[in-house]
Amino acid sequence: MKIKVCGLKHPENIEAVAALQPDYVGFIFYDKTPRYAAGLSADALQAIPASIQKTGVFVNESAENIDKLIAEYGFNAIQLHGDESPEFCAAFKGRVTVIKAFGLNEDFDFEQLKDYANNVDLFLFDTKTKIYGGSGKTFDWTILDQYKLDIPFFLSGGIGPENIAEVKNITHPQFYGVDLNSRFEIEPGLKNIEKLKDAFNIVKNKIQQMKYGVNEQGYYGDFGGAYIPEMLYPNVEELRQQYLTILNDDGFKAEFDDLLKNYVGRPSPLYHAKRYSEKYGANIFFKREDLNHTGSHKINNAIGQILLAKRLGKKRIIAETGAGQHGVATATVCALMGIECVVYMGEIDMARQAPNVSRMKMLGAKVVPATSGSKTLKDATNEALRDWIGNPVDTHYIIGSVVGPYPYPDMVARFQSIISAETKKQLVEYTGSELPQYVLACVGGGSNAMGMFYHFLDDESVKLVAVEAAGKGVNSGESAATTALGNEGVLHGSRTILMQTEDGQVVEPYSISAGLDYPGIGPQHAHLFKSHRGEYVSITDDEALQAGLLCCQLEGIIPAIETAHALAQLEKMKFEANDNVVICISGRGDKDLDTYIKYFGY
Ligand SMILES: O=C(O)c1ccccc1NCC(=O)[C@H](O)[C@H](O)COP(=O)(O)O
Repeated sequence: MKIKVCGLKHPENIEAVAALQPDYVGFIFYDKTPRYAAGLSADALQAIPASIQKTGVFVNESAENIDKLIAEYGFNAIQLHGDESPEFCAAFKGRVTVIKAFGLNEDFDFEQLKDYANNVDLFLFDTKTKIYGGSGKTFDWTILDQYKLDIPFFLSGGIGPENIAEVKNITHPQFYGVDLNSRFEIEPGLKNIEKLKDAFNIVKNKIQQMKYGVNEQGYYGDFGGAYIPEMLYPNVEELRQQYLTILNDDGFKAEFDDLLKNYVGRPSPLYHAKRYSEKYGANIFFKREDLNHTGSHKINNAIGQILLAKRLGKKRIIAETGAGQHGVATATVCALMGIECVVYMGEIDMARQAPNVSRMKMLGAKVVPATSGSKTLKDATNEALRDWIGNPVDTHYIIGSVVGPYPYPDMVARFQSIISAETKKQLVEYTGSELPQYVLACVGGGSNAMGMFYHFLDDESVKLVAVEAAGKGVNSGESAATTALGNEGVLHGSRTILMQTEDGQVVEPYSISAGLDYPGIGPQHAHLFKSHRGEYVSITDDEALQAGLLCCQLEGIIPAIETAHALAQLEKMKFEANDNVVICISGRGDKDLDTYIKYFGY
């Protein structure tokens, strides 16, 4: 779908709009509009790349003047927005792209367009009003069904941030593009670049480029992509095509924000841990995801994906879970929405996390044990993928981490990015700056870490520390320290770093913490590791459990054992007195009480 931005007149604004790479930009030469571009220096159009069609917009202007302005500004297209005849249009055809505009209402006679068919390149269908254009009003787009000619058309009139996503539902074969004008303005003729940027992302399904973010092909540097069996292609492709449009939809955003606030209890506090700060000689802050409804960060993603699944018309949800937190979060939101839920969980994890299994069952989910391999998270993931292949039409697979084929890693990271978005604002209140010196989080697949890192990725002064599980020791043969032990390969649909044998067989991971017991990391983490943007370290079971106990005793918080890995890393770091350090307290430790109790012999 092409994009035309119309009604520009300020040089700096023209440059900023051109940087968004629309397909057409329009300059209006009509003295009755506040967008009149008279006096605009032709130099202001010099910087516009040749790929963008520079369009002069005229209302019943003389042919001589139009020719003069074409020569002066180097227009490659003209838009005739008045009552110009087919013959008038014909005089320009072949020299420039001729766009003939018409104002439409329910009485519009499409027959009249036949006379123009050979004399124009494009039509532009605007809203019929008393003025000639820039009304900010929409017309009933179903009228377009009456248009049967084969000249492509721009849709125009009142397209704004709140209805831009709807244009993607227009299936008319000649629908060529959208024309954006007054609904994207700060004042007439001055465009709001941020609003336009969002609209471009929706229309082009574009990824907002972040240095460490995903590219259009679904890769983070060397990692990512979608390595999936052919049978999964339709499911993943549907998601790829739809996810950004849905995520950017105002209605979706409002529903997501409302549930995060009123159901999950967000924003989660950023707590200044004073006794930790004293102990470690820096300002230590805990981002309290453990206080979310269901006790971890996982609910952020579960809500996002279920809302998305509903918009995709899915009736059944499947998920995999390791520690049970993602399973509980998914079962919870399915109960809330009245949707069928099946959770796959490794048999060993089911035993380690029995209370969470009971919770899921109480919430109405079916918990299916994965009995192959190590009977842990990776095996549960395999089972879930198998289910999805068998049920492509009605089922949405909610992956709980930033793993899996594109677009999952990006989609999950976006849902979890609320963690760092809030942290930035909260830090300002404590420290006057939104940037800390360090951000720490544990990494299994890496979703709490990616949410915690997300809005700091481009602020390179912020050191990102990702803590993996070393299990019984990195070289003990019982570990999940992926970056220390792994290398590049494909796991669960994406190219990443994973623990594997020389023959490419996945090495069974081990960690006392079910949520970190995963043989790979998400592709974005692999990229952060390889590019040295993040420091990836590992912590043993013993170190984590001791750190968990310390957190209970110093701050009165029983952390999940996953989280305790991140806390344990503090012991190994040296801080300056004024350093601000944020740790993601990804989950609460109730589910791990048995493990803690057995280890410490209470
Ligand atoms: O925008 C104007 O002020 C204008 C005035 C006279 C003729 C054309 C004009 N605009 C050209 C366009 O193509 C507009 O983008 C179109 O009318 C839609 O505008 P809006 O309803 O503001 O989205």
